[in-house]
Amino acid sequence: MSYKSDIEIAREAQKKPIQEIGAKIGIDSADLLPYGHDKAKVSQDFINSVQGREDGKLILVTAINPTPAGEGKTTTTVGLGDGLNRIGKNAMICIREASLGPNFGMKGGAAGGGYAQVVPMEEMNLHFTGDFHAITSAHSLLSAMIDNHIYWGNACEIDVRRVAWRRVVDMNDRALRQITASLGGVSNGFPRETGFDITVASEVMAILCLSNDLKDLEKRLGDIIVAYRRDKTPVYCRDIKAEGAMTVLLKDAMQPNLVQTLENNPAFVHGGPFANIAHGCNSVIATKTALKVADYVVTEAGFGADLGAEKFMNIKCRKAGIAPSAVVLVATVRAMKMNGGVAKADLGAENVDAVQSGCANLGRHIENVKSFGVPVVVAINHFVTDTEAEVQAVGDYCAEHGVEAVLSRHWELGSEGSAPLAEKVVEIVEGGSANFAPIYPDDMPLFEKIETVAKRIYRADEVLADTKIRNQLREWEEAGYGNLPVCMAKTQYSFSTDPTLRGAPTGHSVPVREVRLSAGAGFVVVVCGEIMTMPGLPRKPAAESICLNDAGEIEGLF
Ligand SMILES: Nc1ncnc2c1ncn2[C@@H]1O[C@H](COP(=O)(O)OP(=O)(O)O)[C@@H](O)[C@H]1O
Ligand SMILES: O=COP(=O)(O)O
Ligand SMILES: [Mg+2]
Repeated sequence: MSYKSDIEIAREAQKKPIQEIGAKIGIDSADLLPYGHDKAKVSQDFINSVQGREDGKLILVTAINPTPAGEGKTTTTVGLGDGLNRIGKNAMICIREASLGPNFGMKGGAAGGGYAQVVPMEEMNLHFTGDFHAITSAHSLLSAMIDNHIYWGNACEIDVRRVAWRRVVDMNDRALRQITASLGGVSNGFPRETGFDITVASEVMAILCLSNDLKDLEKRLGDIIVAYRRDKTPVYCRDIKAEGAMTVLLKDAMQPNLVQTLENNPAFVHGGPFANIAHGCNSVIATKTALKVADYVVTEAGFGADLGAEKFMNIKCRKAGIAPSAVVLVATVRAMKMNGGVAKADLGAENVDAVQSGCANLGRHIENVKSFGVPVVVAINHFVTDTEAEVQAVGDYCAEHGVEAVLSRHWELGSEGSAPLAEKVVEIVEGGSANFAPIYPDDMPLFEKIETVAKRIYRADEVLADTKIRNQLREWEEAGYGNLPVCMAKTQYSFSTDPTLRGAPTGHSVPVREVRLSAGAGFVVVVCGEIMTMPGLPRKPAAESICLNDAGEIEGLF
């Protein structure tokens, strides 16, 4: 049987005017800033007007350690949102915006898939409402102003060897990871080493995703540490006088984007940090607003629960004062096989034994999610290539480990396929057993926080960090940043820092390569193993297959 591509299905969508979608969640058209007929930004006036309301229930969608293609968190988030509406609940979803990097690289888009998508998929996976371009511009303005400040006399006495602020671009470009800027002589300034990260790893992205409003955003931008002096005292963004102009560039980007699912249910799509190199969650302002206008809000956090869910709990929920009532842990037969040692090329062949051994990865994620005090249900995201025996193996594993598993066929059938999952989620949420707590307190020393995540979530034996890194953490504690959470950056393919170590590895160590203080966002980034904050393109980039056909339609986006 042949199946339509995501883009074909998205093109056939019977979209409703965005004003009708807004009306479903009580947003008057006067509070929507339209970007065409099918996208709009939500006004701050509306957001302020709903602050006094009771919150709905929050459901997080996470996953096991994925294959390179991803296991369907976003697809399941959309499917579950549609399923909840199908069974009569007032539900909406909050997901992240897509980065051009994976779109033109390997992973593809971030609008879901099959009959569980948000639309307009093509625009969302390309320029959408311009938020990523605004974030890139604001970041770049600060980069330019730092070197310009140095060029014109360096009144802040920046130690040119200690400029912490890098540059960003929303593309996978390994050639920019480490560069020398300001070459070419006197008129070009003072040469120094720097480099580019991908926009989703920018602290500006994190700040936008963690800010409550424009005032909060501007304050956080001003708090960014851009460099250090020779005496190692910090130079802030506000010392360079950049935060006002950066806020102007981000004025519209700060407002959440409203779109719709294929079944015309509302979706906020806002912010887009990756979960392997950043905190991996959509914006707080979108999630908190959704909780004011819907009884059930389904949101996602990137990659596996060792990354996105951990940071959703320890960073986003802690900072935003929100708490999930349930977690949906997405498992797929193909990812269970990969975690059971099957090579990517062989994932199509039935292999029940590999599924069974790969379920050790699922089991560990289940235990980890429960350690936050939140009930979990496993959603088996059904692929049409799955065999009954393989699906049964996942279900049996869950039953043996005391967790419910629901087969969900939303990719193939839309909300008809996810209704059973929706029913189960409502039962769990209304059961009221959630008692959320982060796994470490604010006042725990920074290195102990890193060890807590590494040992409790990754099941590592130890964290390896040289004296320079330990001293840097202590200096930040002495400077008043000891209460910040940690934002772990590591491979998404393994609990460990070795991407080839699948399943449920033990006896491994977590080597910390670098630590970065995001004083504006309010967390410490801990770069582990070989992870790069500027990904590279694969041997055959998706871009090679993306083009316009004779009818002027985009082909190759997926
Ligand atoms: N059940 C499914 N059957 C077939 N393809 C799927 C299914 N679920 C997701 N996909 C596809 O897999 C890719 C990753 O899905 P996505 O929801 O983006 O995963 P994640 O958010 O976990 O990275 C997308 O191309 C999507 O269309
Ligand atoms: O940050 C990664 O997000 P996905 O897992 O949705 O690709
Ligand atoms: Mg996703």
